[in-house]
Amino acid sequence: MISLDPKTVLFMTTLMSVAMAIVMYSAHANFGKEVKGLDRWAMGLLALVGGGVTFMLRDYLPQTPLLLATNFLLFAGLGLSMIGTQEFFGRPPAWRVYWGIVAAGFALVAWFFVVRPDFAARLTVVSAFVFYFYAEQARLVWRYGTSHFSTRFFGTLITIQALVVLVRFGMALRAMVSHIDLIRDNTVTSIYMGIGNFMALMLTVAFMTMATRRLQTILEQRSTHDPLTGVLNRRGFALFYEYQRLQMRRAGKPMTLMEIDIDHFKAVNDRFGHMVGDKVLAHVARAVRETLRETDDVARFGGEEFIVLLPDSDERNAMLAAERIRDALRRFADIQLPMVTVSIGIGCHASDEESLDALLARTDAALYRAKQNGRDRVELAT
Ligand SMILES: Nc1nc2c(ncn2[C@@H]2O[C@H](COP(=O)(O)OP(=O)(O)OP(=O)(O)O)[C@@H](O)[C@H]2O)c(=O)[nH]1
Repeated sequence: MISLDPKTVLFMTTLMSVAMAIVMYSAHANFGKEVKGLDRWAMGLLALVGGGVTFMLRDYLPQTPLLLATNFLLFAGLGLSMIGTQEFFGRPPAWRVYWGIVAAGFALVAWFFVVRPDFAARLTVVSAFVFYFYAEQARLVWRYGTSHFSTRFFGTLITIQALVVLVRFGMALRAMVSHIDLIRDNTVTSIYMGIGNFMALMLTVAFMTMATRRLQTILEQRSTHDPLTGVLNRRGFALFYEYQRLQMRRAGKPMTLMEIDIDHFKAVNDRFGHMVGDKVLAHVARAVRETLRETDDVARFGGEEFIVLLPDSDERNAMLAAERIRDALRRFADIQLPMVTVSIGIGCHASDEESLDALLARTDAALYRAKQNGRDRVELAT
């Protein structure tokens, strides 16, 4: 039978928490801009480490100030992880609630320690506020989290932790009301602290897993999308095209390309500057995307030209879509931005054998004709 000394367990989990805090800080330094909340979690963990240290020192130094410090650091640390999770999910951090709980929790604990010593009352206060910190995070995960394993893992752990604390709160409250003397065994408290610290450590690992997953999604998105307009880039388009080509071929359905070029865009840049030019590009991309069907997609390979892929569409459908785009640009006119028109070339895959490059070349020729014939118009590839 393995016998674990609670003090050693507490000591080890405290040490591991320091290591985890370093991991979190370095993750924050590397991708803190993309994934929020990691720095709060790291700070929170360090506060819990501080709490573990003050708790361990209580046998050697004056107890009261050390236990008060332990409770303060516990509130501060767990509260910071709540703030971190709020930031992670893009919610406004509840600093007022945070400071309210830290101050009120500390004041009540101090009262039941110094003025009217009552262990059960102290435990009630601590578990009530700690429960709030965990429950709020559980709410956020289930409400705003994705359905990925990492989110579910974190969500499940934090929910279990919230329930454990709730049970402890219930027991402490009962003891407080009926004046039952709870066992104030140092070993029991140490075990509880050890398990609590271990859970905090596990939650940190789970939060890191969630953060890594978030980063992976962001990087994937970046490698396939154009940062200025948010539409697909060349790589993203190639993947989308390959997938749709297979689907349409199997189903024997047509597929059409549209090449959209903003008219006299150089003049927009020259007159209003590059910044306004960029905004016009983003505006046109948005207008095009909003006009299309769910199954269509837009890409920007660079410059002021967009490529649209319309699966399950022939030239006639594409023609209608192109007119809708021209119309949308007139209707969505943004008063902050100069009005622009577009020229559009349309090309439908002539046969199963035709390559993307060949289709692009034909569509490009159609676009060139649209420009030659006066711009702000649509031409079909021959
Ligand atoms: N603001 C901005 N301008 C860009 C970007 N990429 C390309 N451009 C500009 O787009 C302009 C394209 O000009 P041209 O190819 O001469 O075509 P145009 O002025 O639109 O004229 P037509 O296409 O013939 O109607 C150039 O001035 C490029 O500098 C970009 O990312 N941002």
